[in-house]
Amino acid sequence: MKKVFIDGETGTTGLQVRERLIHHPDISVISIDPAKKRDVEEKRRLMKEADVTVLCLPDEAAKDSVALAKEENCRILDASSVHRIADGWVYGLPELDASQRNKIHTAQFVSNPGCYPTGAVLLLKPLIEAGLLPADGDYSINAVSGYSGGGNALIDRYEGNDQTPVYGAYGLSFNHKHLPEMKVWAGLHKTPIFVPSVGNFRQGMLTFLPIHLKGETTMAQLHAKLAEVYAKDTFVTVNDLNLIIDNAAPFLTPHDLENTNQIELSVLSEPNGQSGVLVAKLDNLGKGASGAAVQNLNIMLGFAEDIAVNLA
Ligand SMILES: NC(=O)C1=CN([C@@H]2O[C@H](COP(=O)(O)OP(=O)(O)OC[C@H]3O[C@@H](n4cnc5c(N)ncnc54)[C@H](OP(=O)(O)O)[C@@H]3O)[C@@H](O)[C@H]2O)C=CC1
Ligand SMILES: CC(=O)N[C@@H](CCC(=O)OP(=O)(O)O)C(=O)O
Repeated sequence: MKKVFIDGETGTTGLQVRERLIHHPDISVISIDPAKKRDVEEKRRLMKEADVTVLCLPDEAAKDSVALAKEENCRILDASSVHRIADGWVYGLPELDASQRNKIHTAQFVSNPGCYPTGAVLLLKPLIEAGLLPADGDYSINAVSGYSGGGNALIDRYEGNDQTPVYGAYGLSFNHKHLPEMKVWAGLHKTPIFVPSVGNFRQGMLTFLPIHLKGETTMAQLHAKLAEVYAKDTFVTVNDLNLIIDNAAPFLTPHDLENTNQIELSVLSEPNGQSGVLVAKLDNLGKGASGAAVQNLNIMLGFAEDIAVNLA
């Protein structure tokens, strides 16, 4: 039995990692006394006891815990956004390419991807690598997230008595913390324009990438490449070209994947075949956070990657 310590177990991401791991046959969670959750020496003791510590903390607190882990030579899976392009860290997106799972398995420090980059990178990277989309292109990414993406603070606003928008765009000073991660891991030369938004629903996410092709390339070719690349990935579904699978079709909603570790990719083509939109749908707390974290833990610890990744 392997042991996992979740630093930040009472937060949105931490709670969902814990709820998943309760059903894991080969991992037991070692918990910190809630009264000592900020006690450095208690954290140190648990980190030393654990095979892997998962950080589900705000960025500044994650930095402190990583400093502690370095002192004790412990393994870390960090769900914060601090280390996603940092030297010495492996990016915890197993589907990134054929070598990524092995890198995650052997790494001391793994960084769990951000929810928005998960969709954008899985859509863009293989198409750029195949030469079907230009690495130096001008990309725009629009996305909508459930309010749980903002952690306990935003959940409290939406579920409390505050006035909250049914829909609100943000990131409008173009410095969202996910931009560097999207640029690096998708292989873009230029920073994309990214307009995230939040809606009055708890979980779910859609990420849209408008595409204008040049030359001979068609949307059908983009679709065929994505279907080929992710054919063997358990958690990535590529819908048929122009197909919207949704309980609310013809609307495309952020829903249906809640509490799962699945991501659904769609290629929607205009009749001319040369323009359209790429779409990723996922649960921001599932494949966008806690599901992905459990998938990474499984890979780090040598278990089948699909154990306990969905909420029971
Ligand atoms: N929500 C999401 O969809 C996603 C979040 N993430 C990342 O996961 C991390 C956690 O986010 P999220 O779960 O949303 O945030 P929450 O605010 O919901 O949870 C953070 C938790 O950390 C606790 N905490 C704060 N400081 C410390 C500390 N020094 N030691 C121990 N515990 C501490 C908080 O306790 P208290 O409430 O008492 O302050 C709280 O329970 C963030 O870095 C975020 O970027 C990643 C992917 C998606
Ligand atoms: C709705 C909302 O506020 N979302 C968060 C992203 C949440 C997430 O998954 O990103 P991290 O892992 O980087 O925290 C935001 O835009 O900052």
